[in-house]
Amino acid sequence: MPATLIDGKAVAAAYRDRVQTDVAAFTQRTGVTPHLAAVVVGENPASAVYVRNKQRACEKAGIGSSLHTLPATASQSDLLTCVHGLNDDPTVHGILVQLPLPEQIDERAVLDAVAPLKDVDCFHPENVGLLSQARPRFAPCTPAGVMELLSAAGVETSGKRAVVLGRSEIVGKPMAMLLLARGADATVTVCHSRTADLAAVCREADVLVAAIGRAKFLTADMVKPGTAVIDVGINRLPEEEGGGLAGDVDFDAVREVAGSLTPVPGGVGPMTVAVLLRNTLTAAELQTAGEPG
Ligand SMILES: Nc1nc(=O)c2c([nH]1)NC[C@@H]1CN(c3ccc(C(=O)N[C@@H](CCC(=O)O)C(=O)O)cc3)C=[N+]21
Ligand SMILES: [Mg+2]
Repeated sequence: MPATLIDGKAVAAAYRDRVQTDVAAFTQRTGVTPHLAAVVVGENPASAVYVRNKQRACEKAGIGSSLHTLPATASQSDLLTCVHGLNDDPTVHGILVQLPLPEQIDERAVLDAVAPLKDVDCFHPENVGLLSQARPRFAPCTPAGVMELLSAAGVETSGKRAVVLGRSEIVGKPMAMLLLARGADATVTVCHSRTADLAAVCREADVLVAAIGRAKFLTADMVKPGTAVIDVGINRLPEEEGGGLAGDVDFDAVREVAGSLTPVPGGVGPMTVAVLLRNTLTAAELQTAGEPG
C-alpha cells in the first residue's frame, strides 16, 4: 500500500487561521499590528518564491510586512547598517535576513547582529541556546513546522527512533532538539554525508527527516516499511530534468515503502511560512508593554 501523503498546505492553512485569530486579539487589545521585515540581498529565484509566499501569508494573517532589498554587491557594513536600523525601529517586531547571502558577507556576523527579541528565524545564539535548554523563545520555523506535520498526521514520536539526515544549523540540529524534547520523546540520531553505512542508519528510523539539500538523495532502500518520511528539501532541478522542484526524497520510489510522506511542494514549505507568522506575533508580544494575554 503506498504511503499516506501528508498535506502540508492544509495543515499550514489551519495553523495560519489560528495565528490570524491570535493576531486579531492581540491587535484589538494593544492597538499594535505585528510587523515582519524581510531583508534580501541580491536576486535568487528560490528566495523570491519564499519572500512572495511569506508576504502574502502576512497580509492574510493581519501582520504587516516590509521588504528591504540590497544589491548583490552590498558590503557587510551596508547590510549591518540595514539590520541595525530595523533593530532600532520600534514598529518592526520581526527581522528575517534571507539566506544564503552573497559570498563577500559573513553570514554568521549578520545573523548575530539581529536583535534577539526580533529573531523570528531563531538563528541568534541566544535563542539557539534557549532552545537547546528546552526553554525556547522562538520556534525554529522549519523544524517546528515538521513537528506540526507529524502531530497532524497522527505520527507517534514518543519512544520511537527518529533519524535526522542533515546537520545544518537551520534544520538538522534544531530538528534533532525538538524530536528529543520532553513531550516528543524520540530517540534521535543525526546523520550526514560522512556517516558510515548511512543507508543502514536511515533504515532504523520510525520517523525520518531528510534535510541534506540534495535532490532525491533518500532512496527506497534507505527506508524501513511503514516509516513516516518528512522531506525538507527544496531543490531546483536542472532544465534537462524539467526544471521543477524536487525534495531530498526520491518521492515515487519512497512512496511505495513509507507509511506516510510529505510532498514537495505542498509539504514542509508552507509550514515554515506558517510558523514564521506565529513567531512574528510572539516577537510583537515580547516587545509590547503591558500585561501579557
Ligand atoms: N532567513 C531565512 N529563513 C528561512 O526560513 C529561509 C531562508 N532564509 N532562505 C530560504 C529558505 C527556503 N525557505 C522556504 C520556505 C517556504 C517555501 C514554500 O512555501 N514552498 C512552497 C512553494 C514552493 C514553490 O512553489 O516553488 C511549497 O513547498 O509548497 C519555500 C522555501 C525558507 N528559507
Ligand atoms: Mg514543501
